[in-house]
This record gives sequence, structure tokens and C-alpha cells, in this order.
Amino acid sequence: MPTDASPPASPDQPPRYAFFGPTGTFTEAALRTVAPAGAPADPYPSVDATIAAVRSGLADIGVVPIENSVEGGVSATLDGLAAGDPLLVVGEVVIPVTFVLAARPGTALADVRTVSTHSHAHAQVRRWLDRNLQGARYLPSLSTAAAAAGLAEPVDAEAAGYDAAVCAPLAAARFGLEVLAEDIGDTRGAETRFVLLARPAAPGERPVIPAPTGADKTSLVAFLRADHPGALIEVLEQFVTRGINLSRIESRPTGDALGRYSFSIDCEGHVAESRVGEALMGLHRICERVRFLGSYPQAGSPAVTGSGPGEEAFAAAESWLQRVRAGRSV
Ligand SMILES: O=C(O)C(=O)Cc1ccccc1
Repeated sequence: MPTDASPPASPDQPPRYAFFGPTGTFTEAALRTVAPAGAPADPYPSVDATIAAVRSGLADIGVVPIENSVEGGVSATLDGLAAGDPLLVVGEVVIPVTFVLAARPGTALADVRTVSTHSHAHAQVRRWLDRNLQGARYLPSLSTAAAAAGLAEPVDAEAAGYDAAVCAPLAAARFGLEVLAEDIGDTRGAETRFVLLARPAAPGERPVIPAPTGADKTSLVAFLRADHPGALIEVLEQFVTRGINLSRIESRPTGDALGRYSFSIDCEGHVAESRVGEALMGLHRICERVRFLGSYPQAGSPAVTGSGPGEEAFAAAESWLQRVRAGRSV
């Protein structure tokens, strides 16, 4: 982990990446699918530390998990983005996750009494563990790769405090572990979505919001005004009336008091499009606060964004209103 803030990457310099590490995490695998070969990339031990590295300028781009198809949202990421100095999501990566059970060479499956891994990985292999290692204890680790690394490090076998790790096949290989069982996920085809984070541009700097591609996603956090009947419907209406599809919405406690929630939302479309811009303005009118988290190209097979009237209809309505206001015949 570097300790001095590195200067911001110049246009001809590759960005410096921070990722939720150590080496061998699924997050590193996600990063490698997007970072140019040879780009500097530093591991950080937690989601919070990775986000902090981007905020402080130690890194230009941070990569963290945000959502899993089986276990749902990654709270550390959702909460880290909702509070503190604003950051922008500038990209997303979706990768399949395949878990192995790995141990020090010479360990037999029957010897495994304690298993360590990241809580999200544990949630995805729980049934396999129940069936194949009945009664085995679970010890949470900071990441899947940290669990694998912990088995490689201690000189005496007792020091790790656990017998096996649930991790990526790559992490098992990297830390010299033996794979006791492959593909142990309870759900076939599980995927995790990762986001790429950057600091918003300072005045005079190049904007960091990627240009619209026609298949984009916009992320935001809506903080509702005082609780009242229909508060959530009012938020949803801003999207429905403009033909905008939501791809994720989840509530998170604000931390102020019981019953106080914010809504973390992903919708299809780009802030540069009228329909998304107008929805954001609508939210701004009805919410206590809205935090815009970025517009960026959708990963994978892009969904068609928006239904109903398109950009031309929004532009036509705008110029019609101008004519009405000017008192011209319409
Ligand atoms: O621990 C890791 O390897 C991570 O990158 C977080 C994670 C954990 C489980 C599934 C996907 C990502």
C-alpha cells in the first residue's frame, strides 16, 4: 500500500488503481479485465480503505464489489459512497464467481474443522459446507484472498486458526494451496458486479463522467424528506413517468435514527439524456438530498434504455414550451 499521495494521472499516464485486496481477490480479477496491461495497481485491505485511497489521491481509480447476484448489495460500498467526500462511479464490471475449498498441501477434506472466507463468499457456499463439512466452524475474513493468504503465511500450522479457505481458484494457486473441492458455490452462474470509482473533476480539470454510449447506467442515492405515506412511490414516479427502467433499488439505514432510510438506486440511461436529467431534477425537488453517483456504460449485454418518448420528444416538448411562453401561436 503506498503512503504518499501520488500526483493525479496526466492524460498520457495510465491511472493508478486501488483495489480491494490482497492479491487474488475477485476484485483484482475484475480489475484485470479493465486496467491497461502494466497499469499500477495497489491492494487495500478493505472496501473502506480502497475508497479512502481514491478520496485522498493515493489512487486515481478504485475498484470495489457493489452487488452479488446471490447475496445482494455490499453494504460497505453502498454506505461508503452515500457519505463522505463525493466520488463518481465511472465504470462497472460483472464477473462470474467460482469458489474452491483450499488448504495447505497434505490436508484431507476430513481434517477440515474450521473454514475461513469473506462473508459474501460464505453466504454463497453455506449449503455446500453443511452437506460436505457438517459441523465445521466458520471464521470470517476480510476477503477470500486474505483467508487463502492466512494459510500460506504462518510457519507453524496452528497459527492461522483455521484449516481451509473458500477462495478463487487463482488465489489458491497464488498462495501455494491445494484445492480440496472445486466449484462449491450453491448457485450456478453466480455473478458479482464491481464498480470503478474516481474523484469528481476539480474546476479546470477534465470531466470524469464518461460520454453517453446509448447503453448507460446512472447511480444515485436519494435521501427522503420526513417519512410520510407514499414517499417511496413519489421517488419511483420520477422514473416511471419518464419511461426509465430501474436496475437496482435498495434501502439503507441513514444511521441517524431507527426508521430513517436512504435509497440507493441504479437506473438505465445517462445524465446527459433529457429523461434522466429531468428525473434527477424531479428527485431534487421532492427529496431532502440527492447524491449523484455517476453515469457510465453498462457492463455485459446492454439493455435498451428507456421506453416511451425518446430524446427527440423531450427536445420537441422543450421548444414547444418556449414558443408557448413567448406567446407565439402553437
Ligand atoms: O473477497 C474477495 O475476493 C472479494 O473481492 C469480495 C468478494 C467476495 C465474494 C464474492 C465476490 C467478491
